[in-house]
Formats: sequence, structure tokens, C-alpha cells
Amino acid sequence: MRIIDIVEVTKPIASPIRNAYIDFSKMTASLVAVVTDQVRDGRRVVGYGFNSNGRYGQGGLIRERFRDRILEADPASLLNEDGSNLDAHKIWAAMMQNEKPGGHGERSVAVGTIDMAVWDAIAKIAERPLFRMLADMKGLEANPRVFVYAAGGYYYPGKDDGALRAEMRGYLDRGYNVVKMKIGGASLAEDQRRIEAVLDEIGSEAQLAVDANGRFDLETAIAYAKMLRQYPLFWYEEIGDPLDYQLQAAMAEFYPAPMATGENLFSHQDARNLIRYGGMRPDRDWLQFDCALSYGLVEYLRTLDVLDQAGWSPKRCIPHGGHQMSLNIAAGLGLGGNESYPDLFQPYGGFPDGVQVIDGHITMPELPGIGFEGKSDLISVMRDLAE
Ligand SMILES: O=C([O-])CC(=O)C(=O)O
Ligand SMILES: [Mg+2]
Repeated sequence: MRIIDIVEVTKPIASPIRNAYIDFSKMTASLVAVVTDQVRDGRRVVGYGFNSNGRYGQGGLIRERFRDRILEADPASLLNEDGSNLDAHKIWAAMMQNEKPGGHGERSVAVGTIDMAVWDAIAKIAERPLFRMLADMKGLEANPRVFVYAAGGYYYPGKDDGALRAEMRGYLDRGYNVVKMKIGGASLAEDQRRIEAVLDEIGSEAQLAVDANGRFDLETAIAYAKMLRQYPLFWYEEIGDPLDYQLQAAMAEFYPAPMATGENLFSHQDARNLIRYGGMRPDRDWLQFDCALSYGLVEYLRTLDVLDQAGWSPKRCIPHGGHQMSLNIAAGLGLGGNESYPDLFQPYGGFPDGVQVIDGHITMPELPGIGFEGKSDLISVMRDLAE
């Protein structure tokens, strides 16, 4: 059993939306295929992966370093103990040889993208849904019913409060009961007006989370906290720079309700620093580390260990990114849920065809691998790459 090729293509996921920090007019993502010599149900086993929105495609790093390290390794050194499958941990170690620690940069995105494809291949070789494999691996019971929330509420040219309300109404109509909007890309007064418009629209049918995308300095963060704490928000997200743990810690004094962060922390060491120094509260705050940006599931398992040692439940994790990989981790390892972007970043984000959001939850279908084969627009782009 061996990996015979790893193929990457960088694809546009551009849209005219804007958060407090970036616009997505030139956004791209890497799509990766890990091609094996295995055949199941008359078809070659190919694992697929892609990186989440927010960081760009990683074709350079994948082609120049990580692909070749896997293909040049002795194939037997990449297999599990009894040789019955690939071993994601050994493949990860092969990718990361001759990489210094620290300064994780964006290699974590390149490795995370390949790692997703490796896990997809492993679960397809085993002919099992990944979430069921993960639960068995950890001696847990899988729960195919996963909480999901609708992320949107972006700034958009010409978008007024009416359009924002209509967007949120659309998410409620589709079965969501938590919605998210952007803040920090307008004045505080304008954001307050936008928030009140949304709260008026959703009433008691849903809760609202707000996301500042790391925009605020301490003074602005506090000013917003004082404004926001009068509303019953689901969370106040990524308030300051992702690596400014002292700012995050200071916020607890001004914002007693739940806060969320972590989508721009790319390693278990960064996650551990957030827990050590960021003043995050395990009884109410949320952690959003996204395996597709942060060295993949092999590393995410280390992050979960770090959290466990610090007394944090995996239920406090609701990953960023809106992809099916995190849905599998949530269903298999007991995370608190997953993000989704109902209308954005297609065809990569979202759920297999026919999966409905009911009372803010989806139910995982029993598909081998991550489940990409169940999403027809996505699998056709994937197969164009490697089959
Ligand atoms: O706008 C973005 O970069 C995405 C984001 O923060 C989120 O989904 O939480
Ligand atoms: Mg965010």
C-alpha cells in the first residue's frame, strides 16, 4: 500500500465581502488530492483536502517541500503497525522533517491541507465514515448530530440594514438558531445600529454572535465591550490581535459574557499559550482552532490533549472554517459544534447534499471518508483534479 502522487491546484474562492480586516476579492484556496494505489468498490482511493478561507492557497509550499517529502519516504514507513492502512501521524512526521519549531507562519496551512486529504484516504481505505473511525480511535461514542451556526453578516458594497436583516432571516428559515455578523469594519455607532437591526429581526428565534476579526486595540475593545454587554450575545469573537494574549485576558474584566477566539492560532503551542495567558474561561468561552489552517488533525489531537490537561472540555471547541473535516471531528470527538457559511466559499464549504439544518443541528450521513462524495458540486471539482 502506498501513496503514488499528491496533486495541488490553487482555486479562487473570491467574493466581494469584507470583514474588519480583509476583503475576499482575491481569496484563494488549495485543493489537494492524495492518490493511493488502493481500490475500493472498483474505484481508486483518492483522499481530498482543502484549506479554509482566510489564508490563501499554499501551492508553493506544498509543491516545493511537503509533497516531495511524503513521496520520497519509504512507503512502508508511512503505514500503521499491521500495514493495513496509512498512518496520518507518520505521514505528518515525514512532512515536518527538517522544519524548525516555532514561527509557524503558513506552513501550517499547507500541512493541514495535505493532512485533511490523508485522513480522507485513510477512512476510505477502511471504508468507514471518518467521524466513526475517530470515535473508535479514542474509545468514544460518536454523535452524528452536530450543532452548526450560520456565519455571515459581512460588510458588502451597498449593503444596508434591510439586506442584513434579510440575510439573517434567510438563515433562520434554513433552520439555524445561532447567526454571526461582522463588527469593527464601521464606526461603533454604525455597528451598534447594525446589531440592533439584527436583534430586532431574529427576536427570540435565535442568538447573535459578533466577530471583530482581530481588529481592535485595547481601548476600542473595551469601548465595544461596554456597548455589547447590554445585549444577550452568543459570543464576542476575536477581539484583538490573535497573539495578544494580554489584551484577551484584560477583556474578562469588561465583558462577563462568552468570548471566542483561536481561528488564527496555528499550532498546539499557540493554543496552549492562549489557555495559559489569555484569561479564557473554560465555563463559558469558545475555542475556534481550525485544523485546516493549523497543521491538520494530527496537530489538532495534540491541541485537544493540551486543552484536556488544562481542564478544558472539547465541548468548548467550535472550529472556524465551515468544512466537513471539522464536522467529522465534532461528531467523532465530541466538540461543541462547527461553523458554517450558508452562501459563501462554495463549493468547498457546507454539507453533503440533502443534509438539512434542524433546530441548529445537522446529522452526519454515513459516507466513507470525510464525506465529500456526498456533495456533488464539490466532488466534481475534486475528481477533475485527480481522477
Ligand atoms: O471573515 C473571516 O475571515 C472568517 C471568520 O472570521 C470567521 O468565520 O469567523
Ligand atoms: Mg472569525
